[in-house]
Amino acid sequence: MKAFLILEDGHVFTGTSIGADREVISEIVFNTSMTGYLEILTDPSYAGQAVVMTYPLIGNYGICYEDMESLKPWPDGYIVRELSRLPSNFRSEDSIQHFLEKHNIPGIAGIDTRALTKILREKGTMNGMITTNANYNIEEILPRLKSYTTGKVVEKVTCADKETLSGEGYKVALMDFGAKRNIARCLNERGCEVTIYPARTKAEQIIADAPDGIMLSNGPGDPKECREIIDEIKKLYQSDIPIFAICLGHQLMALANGADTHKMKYGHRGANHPVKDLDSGRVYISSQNHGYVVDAGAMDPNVAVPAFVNVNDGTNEGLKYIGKNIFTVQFHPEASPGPQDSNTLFDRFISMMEVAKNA
Ligand SMILES: NC(=O)CC[C@H](N)C(=O)O
Repeated sequence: MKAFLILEDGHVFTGTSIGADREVISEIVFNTSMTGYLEILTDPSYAGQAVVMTYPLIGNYGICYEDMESLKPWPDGYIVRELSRLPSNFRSEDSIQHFLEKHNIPGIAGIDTRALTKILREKGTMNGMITTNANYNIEEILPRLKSYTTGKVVEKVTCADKETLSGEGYKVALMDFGAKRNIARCLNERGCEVTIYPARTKAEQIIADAPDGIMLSNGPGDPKECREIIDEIKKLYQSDIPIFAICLGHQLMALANGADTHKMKYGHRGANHPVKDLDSGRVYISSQNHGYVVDAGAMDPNVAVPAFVNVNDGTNEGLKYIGKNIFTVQFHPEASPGPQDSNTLFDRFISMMEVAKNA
């Protein structure tokens, strides 16, 4: 069956329908990772977006449930050059076509994803529609595309109830704004007892549970939509409990401390983004997925200073807070998918908890 991808600027791509046969409007973003399509599909930070994979063949090693980064896939739509017809992998339990159908996610294949990505890169991220209706009325659709916003998506992806993964080491409170599983896994592997809290949990409750450290997770949407969460983070900041934050968590901690964030032209989504650690001068190749960024220049240097910078475009990739046991990063040290260069940041967090405990 034919499918159409209609962009906000009037471009139309014609391809084949994949996944569910359903019309969807979403924000179209591209990811340049060459592997890890399942981790990307199940990363809750993609809620409210449709993902274009720039790698031309997707699905060839099938679906291995163990590799999922959350309970289900989150993108509104999926856009690929070619979907593998015959996955081949001894671990594979499903095909991507069936997986998308099962989770009611529509998509389009057989389009020139390179041309599409060039448009998004030059004009910036845009909204679009995926439809199988050949009689679409572009005049009627374009205003609908222009008015689409992802809205308050954190509440859709956060867990319903608190959950604890046992461990003999430090007690970590993980705020779930749409956390990738590997964050909890990285802490648990280092012996931590990880308690995952729903995003709406009050700071008083977290502090009363007396964790040794607090982890603020990644998550979808515009950080400025998370006003109530930012208010709670202000109280966590005051608590003196060591805090490590990733991606959305990093943006929210910055907003809680008077910084500003803005939407990037086309974001960073891929598995080979170089980030420089300003203390050591070392460059890590990092996994990334974000459309917003902290304006570090506008941050009061008495409150926080840049700790990491993106080597490609100079944007902020991390902050360390002055006089506080707090550091935050825009990239993904938990990887999944992507290189594990910066995995050692979890060890840094463990050391921070150790120092704070023995102080
Ligand atoms: N992965 C994330 O946490 C993304 C943060 C935020 N939603 C952004 O797009 O910038």
